[in-house]
Amino acid sequence: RRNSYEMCKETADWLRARTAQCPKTAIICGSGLGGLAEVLDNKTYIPGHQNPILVFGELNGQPCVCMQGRFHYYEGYSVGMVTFPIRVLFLLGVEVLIVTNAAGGLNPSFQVGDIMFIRDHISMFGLGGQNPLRGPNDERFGVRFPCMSDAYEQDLLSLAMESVQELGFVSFTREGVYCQLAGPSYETIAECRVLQALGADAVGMSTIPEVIVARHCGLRILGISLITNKVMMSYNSQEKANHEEVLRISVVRAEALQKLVTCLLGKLGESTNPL
Ligand SMILES: O=P(O)(O)O[C@H]1O[C@H](CO)[C@@H](O)[C@H]1O
Ligand code: HPA
Repeated sequence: RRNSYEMCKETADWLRARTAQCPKTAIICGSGLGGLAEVLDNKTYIPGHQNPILVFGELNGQPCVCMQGRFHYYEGYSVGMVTFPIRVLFLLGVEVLIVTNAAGGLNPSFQVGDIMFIRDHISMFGLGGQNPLRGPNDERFGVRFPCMSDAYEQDLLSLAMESVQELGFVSFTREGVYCQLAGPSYETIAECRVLQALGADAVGMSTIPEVIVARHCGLRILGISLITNKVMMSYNSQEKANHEEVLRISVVRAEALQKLVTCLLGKLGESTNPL
């Protein structure tokens, strides 16, 4: 199994031999958000033999590691491979995971360019029986039946909201429920209507398997979706979902997101360092 303890440990040891940095925070950069890694100080780039690239460094004085890109299920990777980096990060000593993505807005009050903190998720995979923790449980990672109702940590969300206020980002910040479909095709209009009726505020093609595996091994999680488009809800709409537009909007908001994460890391440092 790709995300077995032995394979994850081997990769974590391999990484330890290449950097002396010991990050406590990891950031997964969603589509168009890889630039987040560029603002780190004292960077060490570690290209994988496949995508993604790991960038170790410091942000606001705090050691952290950014994953530029991620493995997607729609690319043909197994859920084991999609979640393998999370377990490696855990074995490296990471405690906080900031997971970002580009997502389509289902909530009619959302605007393109909004930042949505993920309050909860709906896993269409999970509901359909495809959970990344399926199979033998390895207690060295976590318990057989992990709780998910508290997957997105309230304390982290509060620190993030403080940062939003200080930065003056309130007008384009939201909270909501993220829903993941397999992709790579975007949703039909009827599918979007179903997802909205189910209580989802945003839809994408990533993140949830990573969050489940991260929660299983006890990481503290903050989820951030960037609303890059509004999904189609009407047959009269002329708009069409396209990835170029998703990337364009991500890049427009990348700087705000960098500032947000930088501010948050400072606060995390203050909250965990003894005075
Ligand atoms: O979730 P991330 O990887 O940020 O990207 C989102 O944007 C892509 C589709 O435009 C898909 O990969 C979807 O999941
Ligand atoms: N649907 C699914 N994934 C996405 C979207 C969307 O509208 N936008 C960005 N990622």
